[in-house]
Amino acid sequence: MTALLEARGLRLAFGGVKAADGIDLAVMRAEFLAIIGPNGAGKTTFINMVTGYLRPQGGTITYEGAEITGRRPREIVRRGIARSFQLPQLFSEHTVEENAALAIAARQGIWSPFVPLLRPAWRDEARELLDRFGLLPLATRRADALNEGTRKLADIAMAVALKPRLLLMDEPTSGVSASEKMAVVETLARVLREAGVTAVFVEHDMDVVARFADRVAVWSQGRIVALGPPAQILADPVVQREVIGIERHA
Ligand SMILES: Nc1ncnc2c1ncn2[C@@H]1O[C@H](COP(=O)(O)OP(=O)(O)OP(=O)(O)O)[C@@H](O)[C@H]1O
Repeated sequence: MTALLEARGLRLAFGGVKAADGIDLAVMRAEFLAIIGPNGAGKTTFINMVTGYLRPQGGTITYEGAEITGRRPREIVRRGIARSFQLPQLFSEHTVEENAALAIAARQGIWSPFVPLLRPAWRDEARELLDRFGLLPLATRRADALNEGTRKLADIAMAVALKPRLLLMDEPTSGVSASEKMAVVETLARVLREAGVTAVFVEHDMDVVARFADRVAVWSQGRIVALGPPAQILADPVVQREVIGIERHA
């Protein structure tokens, strides 16, 4: 495996708070890498820096061999990096199919929600995409009528519509009920593996991490304090005490 994304020495402080304090991380092609750590550790800040929403004050980000540090979000999307947010970004008054079509239009450089929504080519691609996520039966449902699990999947389908080679997901299971969670992640993992998408995801549920991550990076106070396979990292007493213990009570 070769590195798809490489962060070197990333630094970013907000006033006195070091949200990134020398982040070094290589994400390998085709891996699923989980980011865990207590609230405020800097996990979202890392995603924001990679996707161009925040500019690091120091360090470099290299993707597919090219430096992308400080590039704007749209350029980063064009290069093949997409993201999903902690809260789904769907247009609530549009149907699932229309949301997917909007994402496909966005990939083609059309970013307005006011464009004619269902050009046949977009609709066909939208329906094919939704089918991969098992969402076709809900295609004509309004996004605000979905339950949290399907809303999350629809939101991630929109990111996948951008045809990324790297997808960063901020808490893909947050808000999803315990009974739905594993099915949601299984669908997600299947679609991403079939499409050959490398995934980095922030996750607070250690069962999800244990089952789906190839490697786990542990964040604490703007630093990566441990990195390795889930079996090793989740069994580490320091991680258990300082990360998992905190998360259980968060
Ligand atoms: N735009 C901002 N302005 C000021 N401070 C910020 C900003 N973004 C993040 N921070 C601070 O930087 C630190 C890291 O925040 P970040 O959201 O990256 O943590 P996190 O690990 O994702 O936390 P959580 O698990 O709660 O989402 C926190 O102390 C946060 O308050």
